Amino acid sequence: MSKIIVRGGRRLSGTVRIHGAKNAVLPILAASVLASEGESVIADVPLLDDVLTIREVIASLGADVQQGPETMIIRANRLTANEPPSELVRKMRASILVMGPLLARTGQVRISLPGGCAIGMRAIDQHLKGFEAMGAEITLGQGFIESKVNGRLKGAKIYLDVASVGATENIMMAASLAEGTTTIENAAKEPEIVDLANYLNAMGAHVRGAGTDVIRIEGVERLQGVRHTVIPDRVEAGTYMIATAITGGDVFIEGVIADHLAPVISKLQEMGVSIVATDNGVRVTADKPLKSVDVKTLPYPGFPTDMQSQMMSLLLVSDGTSVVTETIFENRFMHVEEFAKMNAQIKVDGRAAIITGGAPLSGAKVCATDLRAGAALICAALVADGESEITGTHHIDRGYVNIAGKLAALGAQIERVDSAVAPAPAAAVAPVASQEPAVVTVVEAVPFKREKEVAMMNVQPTWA
Ligand SMILES: CC(=O)N[C@H]1[C@@H](OP(=O)(O)OP(=O)(O)OC[C@H]2O[C@@H](n3ccc(=O)[nH]c3=O)[C@H](O)[C@@H]2O)O[C@H](CO)[C@@H](O)[C@@H]1O
Ligand SMILES: C=C(OP(=O)(O)O)C(=O)O
Repeated sequence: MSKIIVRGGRRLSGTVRIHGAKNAVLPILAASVLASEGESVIADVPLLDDVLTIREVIASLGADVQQGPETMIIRANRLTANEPPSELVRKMRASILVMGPLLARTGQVRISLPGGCAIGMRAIDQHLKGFEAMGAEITLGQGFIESKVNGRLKGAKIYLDVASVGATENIMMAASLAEGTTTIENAAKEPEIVDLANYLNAMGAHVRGAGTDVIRIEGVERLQGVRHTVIPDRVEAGTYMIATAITGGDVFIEGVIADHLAPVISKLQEMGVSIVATDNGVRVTADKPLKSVDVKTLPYPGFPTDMQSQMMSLLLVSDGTSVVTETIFENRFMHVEEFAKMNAQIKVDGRAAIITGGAPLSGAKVCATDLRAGAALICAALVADGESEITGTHHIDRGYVNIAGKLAALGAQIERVDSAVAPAPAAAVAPVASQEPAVVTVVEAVPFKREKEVAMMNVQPTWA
């Protein structure tokens, strides 16, 4: 079992470079299978576990995928399958994003229900509603979905009941190869949607309005591979902002687009953190006591749910009482119980958590119950008295490249201890031919542990 060990009390300083965004690269790699000509060269690819999983998913469909340092090259000219292996699909939520591209490209798809962090029910009804409106027939089986369409998908007007990021992306990708015009109303507006639209448009698609709540897609007959650089990861950047603020540090966060983090930056400034944006990043300095603030998660441009738990860690060390309201996912307070082991004073009432700041945190053995919970526990451990041990690192590896190494470079006392794993199978993906030594990443040979997460996904929302 791997764990991250942190000794609290060190102030962070220096510069940290932000990787490409997980939530942008996953739909972009899924969209790469839409290209029936040429090759896609995707740059600034963070080599995270989720990215390696989607790489295997698209390779399983017959695409040729080569991987270099922070680059993936995909040739999807000939797809040979439309049923990605369920053991890959069930590893993460984002694997459902190949459904739209496959349906549009091959007219048929069979896919398992996706997995991912147990932060809520995470329905996919809006994805399916969109495909149905475009003429696809959908059959739900025991744990899988089958869908087919006679000929091409047809453009349609689709109103999303919730501004779902994944549904917007899936429908946008499918509509790019559909016959006629598709309109998505109440579309999600996240920067990752805009990045996907830019990639699709470079491939030859006609997507207009991405970043607003109405997106229009005029379908085209074919798309071709192109070069695209992924936007920086706003959640990774936000996490380092919190880590800096919680330690009273002074760190330059390089590569982040400050506009993408406007709500997080506003809240940190309200708390008394100094944030100065420059052309290529933001400087975060925290040199005075922090004030408590209330935070409510909302779709973009509201405060991101993916920053809620990290923000909560900062509120633990602020003066006064704060209320954090989670409106996106009904089970995203699992970190509260873990924070409590560190002496945090938090009460949960439905979808609100009431935090009494200022109680000194003490080091403890805690478990990352999901990806961002893991990051939040690391942040809290950076200021806790004594040593903390954070297990559940497989969650953290889904979204952060070398978080322990990056924090250690900023002065934190942190190390990762990896237990020996069984020899991994040979890489299913060829290394890219380049001057640089190619990185051949092998598929992780760690047992697949999802029983607990699946069970938790079936719980009823507490605030439905
Ligand atoms: C890979 C990726 O990009 N993941 C992000 C994406 O997840 P994801 O795309 O899964 O999130 P959605 O925006 O779809 O989900 C938001 C809410 O809508 C609900 N819903 C969604 C789809 C649907 O068909 N029906 C439905 O009811 C979900 O249960 C959830 O309560 O956006 C989330 C919200 O910003 C982020 O936390 C995730 O990090
Ligand atoms: C919830 C997240 O990701 P996913 O949708 O991939 O589970 C996240 O990035 O915090």
